[in-house]
Order: sequence, then C-alpha cells, then structure tokens
Amino acid sequence: MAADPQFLKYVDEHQDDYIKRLSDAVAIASVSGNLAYVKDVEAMGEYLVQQLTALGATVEKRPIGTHTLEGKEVDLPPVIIGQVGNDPKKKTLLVYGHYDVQPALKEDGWLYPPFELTPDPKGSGKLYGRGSTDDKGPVLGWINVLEAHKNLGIELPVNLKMCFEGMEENGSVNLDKFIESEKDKFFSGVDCMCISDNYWLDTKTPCLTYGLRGINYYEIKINGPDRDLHSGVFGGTVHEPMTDLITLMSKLVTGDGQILIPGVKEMIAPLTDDERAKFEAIHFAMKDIHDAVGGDVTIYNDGVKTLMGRMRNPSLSLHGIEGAFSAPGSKTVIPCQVKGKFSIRLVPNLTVAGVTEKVVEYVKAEFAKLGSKNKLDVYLTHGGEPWLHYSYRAAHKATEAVYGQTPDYTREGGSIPVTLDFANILGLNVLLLPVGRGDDGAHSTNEKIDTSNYINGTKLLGSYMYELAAIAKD
Ligand SMILES: C[C@H](N)C(=O)N[C@@H](Cc1c[nH]cn1)C(=O)O
Ligand SMILES: [Zn+2]
Ligand SMILES: [Zn+2]
Repeated sequence: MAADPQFLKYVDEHQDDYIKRLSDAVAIASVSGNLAYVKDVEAMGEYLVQQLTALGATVEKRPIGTHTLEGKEVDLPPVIIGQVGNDPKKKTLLVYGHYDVQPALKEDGWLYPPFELTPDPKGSGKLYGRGSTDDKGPVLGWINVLEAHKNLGIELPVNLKMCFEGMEENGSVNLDKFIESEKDKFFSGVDCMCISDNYWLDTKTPCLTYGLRGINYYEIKINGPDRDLHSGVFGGTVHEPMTDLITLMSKLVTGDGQILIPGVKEMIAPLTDDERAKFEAIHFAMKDIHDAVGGDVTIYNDGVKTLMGRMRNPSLSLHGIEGAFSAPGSKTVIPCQVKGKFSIRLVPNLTVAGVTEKVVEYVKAEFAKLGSKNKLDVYLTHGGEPWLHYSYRAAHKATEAVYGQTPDYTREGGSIPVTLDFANILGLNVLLLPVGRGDDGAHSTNEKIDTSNYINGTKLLGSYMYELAAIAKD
C-alpha cells in the first residue's frame, strides 16, 4: 500500500518547519558520557517528551538507574517511550533511536559551531551540525511523520511505539534491563521494529542494512608514580607509564589493519559464496570512500575487499590516551597515570566474551615482557555482539516508492548493540533503515545531513509504515 499522497505532499510543503525542528534539536548539546553535558542530555530527552506530547502521543520518561561519570554517580539519561494508536486490527511497529550525540568542539576542525545547525552557504542543501545524521535527524523524521498525520487528520496505518535512549554513544547502559523488564508491558504486542541509526554506503543509493558489527571497547590503564613528574628531574630514573602504554598499544594492530592479538582472526566465520555475491552486488566505487574520508588513504584499492574490511572483518582502532599531555605547547611532564582506549569491531563468530579473554591474556603477557614496575589493568568498558538478519519486504517497497531505486543490501561497519537486545529479548524482526548518506561524517567533524535525505527520509519512514500495514504477517 503506497503512502497517503496527502502525507507526501505535506512533507514537501513543510520542509522549513522540519529543518527548524532539527535546528532546535541540534542546539541541545546532548553529549552523553560527559559530566559537563548531563543537563543537556536531560534537556534533549525533555524536548522529545514535549514534541511527542504535543502530537498526541502517550509519552513517559523512564528512569533506568545511575552510572559513574568522572567519579560521580549520576542518573542515566531516561528512556523516552511513546505510543500512538492501540488498534488490535493494526500491526504494531516499534521504532528506536537515540537522542545523545558524540562530543564536538569547534576547534576540532568544524567549519561552523557544531551545535548550531548551519545550512551550507553554497546552497548544496547540506545541513551541518552534531547529531544531524546520528541520530537526531532520523528520530525527528518520525516526529515529522506524526505531525503530518495529526495535522492532516489521517490515522496512522499502524500502531506506533517509540523508544528513544540517551546513552547509545556510551554503551546503552541498562537499556537491555529496561527491555527485559518491559517485555510484557510496553513492548508487548510489537510485530516488528525499525531502527534508523546508520547510513547509506554512498551518496546516491538508498540501502537496507542487514548486518551490524559489534563492538568491544577497552581501556589499558598504567599506574606509575603517585604524581606527575618533571621529566628533567626524573626522566631516566623511573618506568614511565606512557612509554609502557605506547609499547602495548603498538602491539595491537599493524598499520594495514591486521589485528595482532592471537586467536582473534581465527574466530571469523568462513566466507560463503552467497555472502561474497552479496558484497559484489553492492553499488560501490572506491571514489565513494575516498570522498567520504577526504582522500585516498584506503588500505585496499579493491571495492569488495574494502567493503569486507568495513562490514565482515573485525577491525581494531586506537582512539586516544586519557591523562597524556595533549594541549599546545611543550610541557615536560611524565604523566603518572594514563589510560589507552581502543575498540575492536566484532563480526560473526567473534563474541564479546571470547575476544575479551584473548585481549586481556595478550595485553598482560606483553606487559610482563616489559619488565616494568608500573601497574597494569586492562578491561572491557562496554561490549555488543555482531548481528545479521535478512528480511525486508516492506522497506524494500517503500524505498522504491520514495527514491525510484532498488535499495542496496549492506552491512554496517558501525555498531548498534541494542539491536540484538531488541531482537533477542523481544523476538523481533528488526529492520535497519538508514536515512543519511555515506559521506555524512557521523562522529566526525562537520557532521551533516542533506536536506533531501532528511525530507525524503521522513517520507521513507512514513511510506514504510504504509507498506508494513499492507503486507501479511510473517
Ligand atoms: C552506527 C551508530 N550510529 C553508531 O554510531 N554507533 C556507535 C555505538 C558506540 C559504541 N560505543 C560507542 N559508540 C558506534 O558504532 O561507534
Ligand atoms: Zn547513532
Ligand atoms: Zn553514533
């Protein structure tokens, strides 16, 4: 069933209102996992409550416990749940999104202030701002859909349940417990689920995503002297935590991306012919990735190898060092405690526990070889398993209707670990329906969403509801 034409027309006619809504949301700096932004994350949750309430949804803000941030116990951002419609004759669709964002500072290299949605002055339609594509634009896409239906006086073709969290960028702490506890309450009666929290592969081909890599995030902590030291006075006399840490971090991965932790590569599920064929069918040119990263810095020159590097192989990235001197200038200090941060993207059959066992064993063994008198701790901060699924009739039709194109079927290199919690705990068929493009720069400087993706994305989400309502239940 095609979407109601009035709905599609309404979306076209209200683009400016929708952009204003995105601008208001981007202005709330809802950076999770950082004490300085706790209030902003809370404000963003409240913004969603107000928007949904005004549109007639039944909304609740649910507390999900506390966590420790920079040594202080604070409330976790609440989960916002909402519902529109409760007609037993209709299917019930659950949508999930997150209202927190990654950190962003103008001085990181942003062209414009990251928390002010800024249209490209050259008129390309790009809307720059942190969270524009990850994940405020897609979340607001659903609110736009609701607003259009309410103002047109059209009933939704499905019952809609919504679940928005504020901790996705920091491990979705306690969301699994919340899903479990609400399994037979808020989440009961859900037929299927849609998550729009990833991206097309290129800039022109819509896609449906049938797989996600998981993620294990680790810290290596080295404790040495009990205070920072003058490197002139103490250099050459003590085991330096940074030296130990850099040595250990250099032993995790090679420059061409080979993971050096024994036993990890061996866990990868063997590649089948069918799987290879799916990668070969994807519309992808090396130029797409060169444009998305801003240069030819790819490990492979081959498209299929590059796709597999992103989607079906594990990768290990070094993210940063806490406690190390990183400001401009030439401070001559020996930091007393440093924490190295890295993550491993997981693919079938790498598990959170299996990989962690190998990582911890290896890092401890390498540290022992250093003969250092410093103290080592290596631990997982959060983990999420990989996921694969393939059954998307309604979204396929909706994509063809909105974009006039057959979607690619992709796997996402990024991770949305709660996908598995929803799929496993609730036994749901989960669809990943990206809204933004491959060059949106999520997590990066100058994150953006194209106006056409935001507006067509709103149409896509709405059209998906109509197609879903029309297909027979599985
Ligand atoms: C794909 C999704 N939009 C996303 O960005 N997920 C994050 C999840 C995460 C896990 N730890 C920190 N963030 C990602 O893939 O990095
Ligand atoms: Zn996201
Ligand atoms: Zn993200």
